[in-house]
Parts: sequence; C-alpha cells; structure tokens
Amino acid sequence: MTHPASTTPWQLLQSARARLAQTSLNTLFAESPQRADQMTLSTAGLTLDYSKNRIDNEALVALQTLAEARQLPQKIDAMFRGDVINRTEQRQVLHTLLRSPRPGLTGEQQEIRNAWKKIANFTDALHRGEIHGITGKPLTNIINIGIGGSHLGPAMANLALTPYHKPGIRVQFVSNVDASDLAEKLRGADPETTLFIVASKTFTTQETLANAQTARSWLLEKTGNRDAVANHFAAVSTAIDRIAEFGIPPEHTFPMWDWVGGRYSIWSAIGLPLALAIGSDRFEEFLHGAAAMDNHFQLAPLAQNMPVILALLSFWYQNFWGADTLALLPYDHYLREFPSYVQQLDMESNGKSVHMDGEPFPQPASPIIWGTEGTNGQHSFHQLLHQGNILVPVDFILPLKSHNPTGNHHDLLVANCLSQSRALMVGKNLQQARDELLATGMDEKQADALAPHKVMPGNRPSNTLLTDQLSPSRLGALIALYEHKVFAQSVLWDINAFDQWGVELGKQICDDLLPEIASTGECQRFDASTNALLARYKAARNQS
Ligand SMILES: O=P(O)(O)OC[C@H]1O[C@H](O)[C@H](O)[C@@H](O)[C@@H]1O
Repeated sequence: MTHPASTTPWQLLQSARARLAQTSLNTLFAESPQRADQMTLSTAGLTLDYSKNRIDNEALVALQTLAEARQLPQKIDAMFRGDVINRTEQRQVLHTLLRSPRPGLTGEQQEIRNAWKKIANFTDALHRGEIHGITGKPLTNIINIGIGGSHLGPAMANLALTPYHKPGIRVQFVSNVDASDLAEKLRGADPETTLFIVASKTFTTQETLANAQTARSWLLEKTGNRDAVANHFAAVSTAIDRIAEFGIPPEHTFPMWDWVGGRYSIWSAIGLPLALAIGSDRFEEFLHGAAAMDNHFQLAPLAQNMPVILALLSFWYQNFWGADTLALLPYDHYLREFPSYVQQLDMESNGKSVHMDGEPFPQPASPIIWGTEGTNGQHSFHQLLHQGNILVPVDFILPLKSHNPTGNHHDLLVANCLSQSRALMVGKNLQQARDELLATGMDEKQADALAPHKVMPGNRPSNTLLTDQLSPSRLGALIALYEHKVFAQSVLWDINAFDQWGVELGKQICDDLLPEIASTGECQRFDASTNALLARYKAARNQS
C-alpha cells in the first residue's frame, strides 16, 4: 500500500503540526471565542468537549481528508453490512448486530433472538428464585470463570453498574490461573447456592479450563453428589460440544458465534453475569445505549462523529506528536476498571505492526492505555502528566450526577476533574511562578532558585467526556464509543483490529514448558536463562 507519509493529507498534517507547535492552547482559545462550543459534540447521552486539544480547523480537516482517503465511511458500512473484514481469520465482525437487529442478516438475527430469549428467561427465572441447586435451594452466588474478553467486559460493567445490582444476588469473577483468585471467591461460598458460569469463546483457554476443573472438584467434594455439575454450572461458548463434555446440560448452555470477537463480546451471552447482576430489563437498556452510539457512528458525518473525532485525535498525537500513551481518567469510583477494559480493547486490537496486506509499517499504532479513577491519580502519577517530559493526552470521563449524593462530595469531584484539565492546559510560566513566590514574602534569590521547579509547561491536551449519570444505557454508549474509536483508528492505520496473533507464541511456549515443569530432571531445552529459572522453581518446589 502507499505509505501514508507520502500522501497529501499527511504532508498537510506535518505543516499543521509545525504551526500548532508554535501556538499555545491559551492562544487558540483567545483567538476563537466559539472554540469550546464548536468543539463539543453530544450523542447517545454523552457529551464530548475536545476543545482542549492542540488542534485547529485546518488540522481537523486534513485529518478528515486522510480518513476519507482511507475510505473510513465505506469501511464503517462494510463492518455493519457484515463483510468479512477480519481477513486473517476470514470472519465477519458483527458485535453491533447483538445490540440492534437490522434487515438483511436474517440467519444471524434469528440465532441472536433465540440466544437473547434464553438469557432473559434464565435471568428472570433466577431472580424469581426458580433456578435451584442440587439440594433445592435457589442459586444466588454467581461466579463467572473466564479471562480476557470473557472477563474484562462483564467484570468492568458489573462494577460500573453497582447501583443497579439486584438485591440478594452476588456476582463475582475469577480469571487468573493463580489459584488465589478462585480460592478467594470460594472462601465462605455456599456450594448449595453457587452457580459457576464458564465463559470461553473457544472453550480451550488454559486458565479458564483449569479454574473450571478446580471449581468442579470443589463442588463435587462439598456436595458429595456427582450430579451437582448439571445444576451448578452454566457455560457460554461457540464450542457447544465441549460444554456438553464438561457435563453442563443444554438448558444451561448459552451460544456465541465466531463473528463476535472476544473483546467485543459483552453484548452476547458473555454478558450473562451482568444480566444476572442487573436484570434483563436493565441489560436491554445497556444494549440500547450501545445501539444509539452505533447509529451515530454509522450516520454522522466524520466532522461530527464522536468515535471518529476521538480516533483522529489519538492518531494525531501518536503519529505527529510522538505521544505513545493515552491516560483514561474516569472521575467515577464505579468506572475504575474502565481503563483495564479499554487496555484490551485498544491494545489487543491495534497493537500490531503490519498493514492488512501484511506489509510492515513504521509508525507505532495503538497508544499504551493506562489510568485510574480520579481523584486518586492526582495524588500519584498526575505529577508526571503536569511536569514530566512525556506528552500524555488524557481522556477525562465525568458523570454529572452521583449515585450517592452526599454533602458536597460531587461538587468536589467535579471541581477536581475540571481543575486538572484546565491546569494541564494553562500551565504556569517562570514569571508567574516567580511572582507567586515573591508574593509569599520570599526573597528574590530564593524565588529565582525555586521558580523553575514550579513551572508547568501547560499546553497538555485532554478530552472531557460527560454523561448525565452512569446508567446501563450510558455505559453501553460509552463502551460502544471506544469500540468504534478503536475500529476507526485501525482504518487510519490500515490494520486488522479483530485478530490477535501476538498472543499465540506465549501460549505455545507455555504448552512446551509445562512438561518440563512437571518433570523432575534438569531442563536443557531452552535458552540458558529460562533453563536456570526453571531449575530454581523446581528446587523451591522440592523444598516445600
Ligand atoms: O474466550 P476465550 O476463548 O477463553 O478467550 C479468552 C481470551 O484469550 C485469548 O488469548 C485472547 O487474547 C483474548 O482475546 C480472549 O478474549
């Protein structure tokens, strides 16, 4: 493919970068009183203010021209139409179909409807106390066993929607093969009321199968009844036969499909633990929120398209400003797992180095996603955001209403969030720092010595994403926003966002290592470092 750097929009962007490097955000605001209004978009209950970015109309138009040259509108249509856009796996990408049925894809839609009916019926029956364990007690303690896309989405959303949890139902998540994860969830669990959901698209994932087998042994030991698995296990997978082999009956078996990527699968039966936590009606609202964002992504012109704007900005900072990270800072305690969720979504989708046609490309793609809940980060890593020599664009996410209005806590939270984005932007120059010190009564010599340490370069970009209150539908829209952002970025880089070959080698080597770990002899098959580390492990194991 043509290297993007040789295209006209790329060259226009390079000159825009040179111009904007000389222009402060303060100046951009001073020059354009309408800037905040013009650079604010609202859709699906979310409002994005992207005015605090090192961008102007000319650069935005050049970015949009690049997106058009990459055929972004056509590629959005191709995804929604069900074209085989995941070419390395020869798969359609139809997670959007799970939240908004469309004409034309009838076979899939019937399957989706049936699966959804099964999820809703099971959820409603469990809430009515009609799903029983082997001793006849209603099941109320749900433990989801899955990893990656079969864990991060439901676990994050379950936490985010805590205020909507049904009373009397407890939903927990086990992902790590480290036995401590499962052990912590089993400690004090009542086997008579516990339901395990084994969630695995492939039903081959080592960690999930190991945890499922251990949970099964625990259940059989505690109940002393070999038939207990049928009552106390449910499963979600494309591999229905493997679920049956595990001993899980058809009425507890929930299907999924090849055309749903793991990290895009919360809308499928992988969302079952979330439905059990919040109820089927709330889960439907969650789907509708995402569908509203889908509608916007499909129909809005690039210049007013929220996921596209976020993608263009990420692309802009990474390829033209050398910003290889993006901080996600939700100012909402319930959204604290959102950065971990987007880590998989973005980094597993776009952490690649070849184009669609297999040709290598030189630029980095997918920023490193990180972050934590505000205000906690302010007392930790924000120092680097404000004064470090690394440019870190930030997405602030802020619900306007609290689920727990108490005193002036929410005013404080909002004030902190808005102060951080403003401080990053306006900064403090040497003269201001010096004047402030002198105003405290400090002498000139001391002020001159200290002032450089107090300088804040400013000009640090951020987006602010508002929502009224973090409800199921708003969360659905927020997740869909980032899903589509990631897809739009992949189109700009001409990457397949829907495969993940990079995770395979580690799995293969692990399979190779396991027999060596099990054996007692000395291992010489691997590199000297790995052999020596294995030997240390075996020595420690022998001592225990
Ligand atoms: O759902 P599963 O088939 O168990 O897969 C779980 C996870 O493992 C894989 O290694 C992939 O990296 C993830 O994309 C996937 O979500």
